[in-house]
Amino acid sequence: MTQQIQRKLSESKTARWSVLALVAFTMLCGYFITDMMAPLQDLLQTPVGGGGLGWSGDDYGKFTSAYGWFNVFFLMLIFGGMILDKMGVRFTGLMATCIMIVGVFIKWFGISHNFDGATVTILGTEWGYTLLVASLGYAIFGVGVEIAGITVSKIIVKWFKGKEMALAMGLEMACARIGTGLAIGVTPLLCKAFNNSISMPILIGLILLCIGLLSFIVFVVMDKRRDEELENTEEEAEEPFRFSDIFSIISMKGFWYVALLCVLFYSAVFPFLKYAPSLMINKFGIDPEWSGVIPALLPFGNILLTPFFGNLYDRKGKGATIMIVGAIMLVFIHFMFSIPALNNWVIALGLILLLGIAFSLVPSAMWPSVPKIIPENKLGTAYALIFWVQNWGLMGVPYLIGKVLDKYCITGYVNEKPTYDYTIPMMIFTCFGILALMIALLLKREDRIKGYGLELPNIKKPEEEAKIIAEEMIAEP
Ligand SMILES: NCCCC[C@H](N)C(=O)NCC(=O)O
Repeated sequence: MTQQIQRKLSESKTARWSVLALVAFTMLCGYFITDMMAPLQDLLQTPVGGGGLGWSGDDYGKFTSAYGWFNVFFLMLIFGGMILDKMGVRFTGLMATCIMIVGVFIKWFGISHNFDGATVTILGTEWGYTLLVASLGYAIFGVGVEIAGITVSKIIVKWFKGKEMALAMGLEMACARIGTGLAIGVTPLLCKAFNNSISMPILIGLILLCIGLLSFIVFVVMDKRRDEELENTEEEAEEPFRFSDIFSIISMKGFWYVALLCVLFYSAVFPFLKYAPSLMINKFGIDPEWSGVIPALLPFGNILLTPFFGNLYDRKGKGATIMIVGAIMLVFIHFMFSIPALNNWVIALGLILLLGIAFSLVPSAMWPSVPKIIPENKLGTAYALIFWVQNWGLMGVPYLIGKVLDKYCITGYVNEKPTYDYTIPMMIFTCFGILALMIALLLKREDRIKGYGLELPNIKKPEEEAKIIAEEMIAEP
């Protein structure tokens, strides 16, 4: 049996790290497109005559919240998780990447046409066709990128379980953050290079995503080979997914603590990033063209730190404590951002760097903790349910901030564009941080009660591994 295990492709270091690089690149492309409109908020709000689209803050909020529409209301993420557990990572990953491509194409089509300024009223709200079509495209894309996210988490568990799992998840997130960093930092420059075109960067994103699809196809070939090798070994045999699994997952307190921590923590980071360039312009007086540079340092900081903390968790444990420290930092950072007198760009720089640390701590410990709470055959569904809860925040919070900005925060107009005071939005983000901290403390308590092992290292010592193999051999006649 030991010989059989050694022959497995998953035992080859080169193979598993190559797999990680392939799927992480696909996610990089996805994250690039997810966040690329953030630094263009100012241009999107510029009147049509001035080269923009004439959107309001509310319009920008609506567009940004479209990301979660189908995931939340049509339960697409939950179906995605079920498809993942039934059909496997290869089919689901390919499906998700194709959905992303279709979504970006529709978004590009919407942004690059003005539909003669026509509008339509939906549920009492007026939508310009450009806004509506672009938002629909973004909503479809949101389904694809979220399903791709849970698929990649399951791929990492499949290839790295009992090995460098948290490090691998950290590295995958680091690649995703490169996508976010490029989106925030480079998109305004691309836009400028193409004569202030908003649609050109989207088209470039679309081409990048097609390369991401090719990368995923190479993974599919490797994964198929690995499964063929394993065909006659009993090691991977697992119970199939059953519909009742959903109920067993949602009846676990530990699951809810992770899901709530996820929605609260991420609601204070990703939606914040969508408004961060505008915060830099309005509070710290930074030139719009460079408004993405300081926020872009956040994801770039994550690139080194997320794998670092992931590796720490793998070797030393302390997962629940790491999440608590990250949540405390988040509260401090957003509270400092909300103080009007602190408006020097150096403070913005320092706080964003600190946020980079907080936003490395929590994800690097939270995602690898899920397999300690949920059995592997239910993991796809569990990640999907967590992402579903999280999507309420990713959808609702940008919408809320857009509304709050237009209703309570306008301080004047420059060139027909509103200027904003960001105190209230930053207080809202601080409240999410406080709630996240409370949930992180409850999760640590639950871990002590249930013994999930969140404070224990992920990497099993060779003696432990040998014990598991010996137990398997005894169990086998
Ligand atoms: N701006 C990208 C949003 C991705 C959300 C996704 N559900 C997620 O949480 N992924 C893990 C991560 O830390 O990026």
